[in-house]
Amino acid sequence: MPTRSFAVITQYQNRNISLPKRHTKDSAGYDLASAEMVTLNPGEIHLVPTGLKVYMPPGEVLLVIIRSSWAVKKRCVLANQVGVIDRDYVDNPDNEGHIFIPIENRGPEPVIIKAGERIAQGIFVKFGVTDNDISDADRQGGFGSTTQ
Ligand SMILES: O=c1ccn([C@H]2C[C@H](O)[C@@H](COP(=O)(O)OP(=O)(O)OP(=O)(O)O)O2)c(=O)[nH]1
Ligand SMILES: [Mg+2]
Repeated sequence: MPTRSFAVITQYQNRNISLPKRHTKDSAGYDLASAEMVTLNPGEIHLVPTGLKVYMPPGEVLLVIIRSSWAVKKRCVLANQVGVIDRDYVDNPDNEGHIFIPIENRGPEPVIIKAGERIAQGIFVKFGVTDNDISDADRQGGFGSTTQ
């Protein structure tokens, strides 16, 4: 398994998906683009597909945050404020670990997201666990998959 890397999911091979990049040498965020064209009407939330999955070492999480330009110029926010991409999401049997960006149009005008347009950024962050933590279940999917 790769240590820390993005990959294109099977369903989006041959769709010209670029792997996320940091755009300057000290940028924290790997810019995440939409894999498809999406029209977002005012007030609408859309789960934007990226066509990507991500591998991480144990103890890391990828946090997904809106690009400021999209917040300020397009009045778009993430419906969950910050997306949490768990390490065990990758290659899950439900959707292979496809990363979605739940974007919401908070402005008065429709917003068009073009395929390949960078709307959010992913930041790798280390996290801690409590003493005697015994969580050992495997993840089956995302967006409520662990809800009983
Ligand atoms: O913006 C997001 C947020 C989450 N996810 C995927 C990756 C993450 O590992 C999984 C679960 O996310 P989270 O734990 O935030 O949601 P949940 O409602 O607790 O679902 P689950 O029960 O599947 O953990 O969904 C995304 O693709 N984009
Ligand atoms: Mg969860």
